[in-house]
Amino acid sequence: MPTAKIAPSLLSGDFANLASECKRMLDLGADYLHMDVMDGHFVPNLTLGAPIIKSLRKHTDAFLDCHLMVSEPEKWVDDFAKAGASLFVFHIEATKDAGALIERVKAAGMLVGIAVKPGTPVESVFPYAADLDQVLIMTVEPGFGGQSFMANCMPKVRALRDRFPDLDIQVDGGLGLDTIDQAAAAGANVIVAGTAIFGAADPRAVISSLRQSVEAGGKGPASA
Ligand SMILES: O=C(CO)[C@H](O)[C@H](O)COP(=O)(O)O
Repeated sequence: MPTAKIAPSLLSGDFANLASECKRMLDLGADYLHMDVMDGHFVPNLTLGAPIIKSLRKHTDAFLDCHLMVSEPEKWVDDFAKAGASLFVFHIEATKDAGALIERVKAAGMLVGIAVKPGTPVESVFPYAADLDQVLIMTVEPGFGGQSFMANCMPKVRALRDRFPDLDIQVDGGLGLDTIDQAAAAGANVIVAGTAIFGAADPRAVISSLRQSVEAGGKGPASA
């Protein structure tokens, strides 16, 4: 089982103070900074693009986990690479040639991942998984923070973990102290959380509890 990585979603942070929000999350124990890139077309929301990643990169050496919820992700590979993105995660539903896109992202010098929406079968990523650094199983419909965790996505995580024991498997949407054990027990090890971390009175304790649950394989209650 790969190591636990906790990735606060900056979507729930203060966009007017993004650099200090990123620093705050790292100081509180975050491993990755999860950047939600939305184009108002693939999803019904508009957030940030490569220029903001580029600005942020001047303020941090952190691992920038960029989740592109965009149509035609091919268009943005070079911009995100130049901006300093660490990991470029595109949606399988948004591309006609995932194999070619994986190669382009790697050639541009970034790690690469594929995301799947709740309604997309996990088998769609099996042919590519050996070439990927991460698979993201969405546990809400992409587009907005603060939605409810979809437990019916957990069999997808389990199927992926059974087949690819060393893969980084990320879950995103509705993760928090009440839902982490289900995701961890299914085999997820990279946990994105926005509302649960940014909205907590003690975000350090939440990050720590999420990590403990992953390390325990979801056995035992998470508490903060
Ligand atoms: O990708 C996302 C939405 O598309 C967000 O990263 C995700 O929803 C995290 O927010 P929360 O933890 O509040 O559910």
